[in-house]
Amino acid sequence: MPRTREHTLTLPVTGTTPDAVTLTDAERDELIALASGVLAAGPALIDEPAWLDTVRDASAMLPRRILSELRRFRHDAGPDAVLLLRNVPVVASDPLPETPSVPGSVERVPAVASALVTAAMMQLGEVIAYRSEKTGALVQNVVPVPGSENSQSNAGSVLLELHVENAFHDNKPDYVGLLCVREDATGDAKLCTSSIRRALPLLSERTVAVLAAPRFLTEPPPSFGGLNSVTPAHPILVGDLEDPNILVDFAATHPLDDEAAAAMSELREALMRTMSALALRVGDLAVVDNRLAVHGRTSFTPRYDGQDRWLHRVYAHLDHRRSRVDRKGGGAVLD
Ligand SMILES: O=C(O)CCC(=O)C(=O)O
Ligand SMILES: [Fe+2]
Repeated sequence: MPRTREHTLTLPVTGTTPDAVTLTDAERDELIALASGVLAAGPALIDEPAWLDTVRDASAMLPRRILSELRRFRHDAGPDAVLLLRNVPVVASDPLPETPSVPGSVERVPAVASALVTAAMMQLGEVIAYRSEKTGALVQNVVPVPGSENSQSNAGSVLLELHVENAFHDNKPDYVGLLCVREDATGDAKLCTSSIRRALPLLSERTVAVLAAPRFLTEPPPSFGGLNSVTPAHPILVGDLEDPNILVDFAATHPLDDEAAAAMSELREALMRTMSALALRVGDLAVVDNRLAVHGRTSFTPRYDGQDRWLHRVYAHLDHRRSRVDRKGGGAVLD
């Protein structure tokens, strides 16, 4: 199915920021000690099964305040459906390496930042990845890639449309964690998030009814390397219409009729009016509830000089049994 939408508009920026929890210096020290323990005790590579076992044990020892914030967020993601932890250490004392710029970039060798983002996500659920996306690596790099500027994926630098992560997949992640290890020096690149909880009151009753009907199809994103499996027709608003989940990717979801198209436009408008836009700083860990919120990114201009914006991305889901059918061999990687 052709991607017809023009991604030339910039998203309007409202400037609001979801509630943030800023780590204290003492909590940072605790986290560095915890990460150092993982690096000392764990295997040499992140994608060895023993690494998740090591991080799981360590994650139970996160600072108490962080544990309770994560637990509270898991219980109810709140009106913004985003948890922002700030001041997370991303290195101990070593300098940060240059920002990678190769396609499909992932973290293979454990480091402070990859250990901590994984530990935090493990307190929300089970950490997972997708075999067709970035070779199934558990910790993925979100970096701009030369030649992919116009791609509607994490490798691009044009406006990245609001989306539910891997919306096409039966077992999409319940949470997406994005830890900033190097910020965009220009400040132009902003993580945008909008929750259906904020947007719903702006929608007409008729639009809600249309969005709740199976009048939409969703394609896999380009990061899945061209995998060609469009969803069956599905609704965009799922569950109790007083407080529904949202399932849409404005670059990959296609309405099946004109009324459905109009409802999707109204929804995008409402999501943009209630959107938060955040220029992630080093040590910001944004966790998005992928059932209630969509996310995207404003456009920016990479330099490809080793100093570009760099995030680590880790997915988690709540129910490992539910996805067992997609996890051949029982590992963390879904087909
Ligand atoms: O670059 C960003 O801020 C978000 C990119 C994104 O959507 C993702 O990595 O899933
Ligand atoms: Fe995304």
